[in-house]
Amino acid sequence: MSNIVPPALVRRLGNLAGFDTDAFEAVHEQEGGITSIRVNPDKPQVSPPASGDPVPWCNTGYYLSERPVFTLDPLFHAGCYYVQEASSMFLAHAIRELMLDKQPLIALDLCAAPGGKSTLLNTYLHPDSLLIANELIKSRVTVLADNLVRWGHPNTVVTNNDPSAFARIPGYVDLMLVDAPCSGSGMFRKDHAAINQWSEGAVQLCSERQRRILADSLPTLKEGGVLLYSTCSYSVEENEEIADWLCETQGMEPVALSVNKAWGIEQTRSERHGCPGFRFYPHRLRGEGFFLAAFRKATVQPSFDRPKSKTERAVVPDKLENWIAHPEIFFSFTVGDDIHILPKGRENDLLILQKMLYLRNAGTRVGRMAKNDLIPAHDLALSLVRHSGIPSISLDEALAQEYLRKGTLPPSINADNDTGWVLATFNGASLGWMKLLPNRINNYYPKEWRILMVNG
Ligand SMILES: C[S@@+](CC[C@H](N)C(=O)[O-])C[C@H]1O[C@@H](n2cnc3c(N)ncnc32)[C@H](O)[C@@H]1O
Repeated sequence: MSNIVPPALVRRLGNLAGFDTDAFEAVHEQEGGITSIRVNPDKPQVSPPASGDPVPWCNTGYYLSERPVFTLDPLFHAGCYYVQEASSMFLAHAIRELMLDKQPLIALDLCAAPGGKSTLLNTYLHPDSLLIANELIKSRVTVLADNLVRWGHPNTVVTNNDPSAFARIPGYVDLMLVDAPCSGSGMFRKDHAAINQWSEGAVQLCSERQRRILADSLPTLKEGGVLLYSTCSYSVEENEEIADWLCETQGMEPVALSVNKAWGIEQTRSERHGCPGFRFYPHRLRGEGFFLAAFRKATVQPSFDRPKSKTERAVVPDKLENWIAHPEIFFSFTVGDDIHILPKGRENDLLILQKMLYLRNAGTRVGRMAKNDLIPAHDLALSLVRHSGIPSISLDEALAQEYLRKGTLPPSINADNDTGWVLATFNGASLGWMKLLPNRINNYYPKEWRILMVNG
């Protein structure tokens, strides 16, 4: 019997198809975890993936042979990749299988922090989609917003609401991801604290909370819209039983996905409605425990009264044309003194979301005007909409780390004695702003982002 995995969990799983108690326990006894990253295809590419094995179900995912100190890698801070557990990258396969990448959607990631799946959605959804990344817990919204700023997509809104708030906008979203808080058994290999917190009672409580989250928020999914439900739990109560409950009480019908058998993913069927579910067991594949199932809303879903005519928002001011690559495809709005931009066509969506929800961030924060000049926001430095003609200074690794510590940069890197705003870059990726002065360089890396640790 394993000293690591709770016996009560193994007893419950022992009867499930594809489960192998000895192999499951053995894999939990092994030292050393799996490290995987998902690259941002819209930013300069990183060197490690070139040497890493690809994740079979996600074409931007790679296993690394060792775990580098990510904090010291400037490309990590530039949003060139996200460190993500490999099984959860299966979401990319689900998006493609269901052809959710073929047309612009309004997508809601309901339980989004720290942003692993939101950044994946940014990459895999149609580029004109609008992503609403929501997180209930206030202290976790900051990391979510920061990770999405690093990823750089302009068509994203970050909200901080209870799931029930989305019932105020019934029939609004085309796609909903509920990556639900769960008992966390799938993470036992990575998170030993989760083992001590696990109990059959906790599984029950999680299952009840999952139903509450879904019931409270599902009115916002339009008729025919897709729900992707996932957990990092092995428990049937949090997975297949939720699938049956969704069919019985929430008007959802199951949706099948085809997967390559060689990947080692166990396909299950829920007991009462035969809903297909995908179980990831660490003894069967290179990844942690994970579950995903897909559904479509099969019932009539009344919608709310949308604003009738397209609200005209301000065009992007001329002053910004040297800062934004295609100002003509955006509209601008202000939050306090800050100018933000969102793609044109999303004016009404912004209005709806501003009225109904608490917005933590919306679109790309470009900066604020001081007299006639823009003080550029850090968000713009990391954004994919930034103008390619903005001057930059390329830093070597040591200087890039110094920049990320918000340290002092030697005036000698300004060989041409230029003045004004420039990007600090590393291997072609933008890290943030510097302001060149005649004898000095001011480092504008946000102080709350600066790296403090030398080895961690
Ligand atoms: C599994 S994590 C999400 C991970 C995230 N999707 C990712 O891939 O990075 C679940 C999230 O649900 C949030 N949460 C906790 N209780 C919740 C509740 N009652 N309703 C909605 N979300 C909740 C947690 O704060 C946590 O951020």
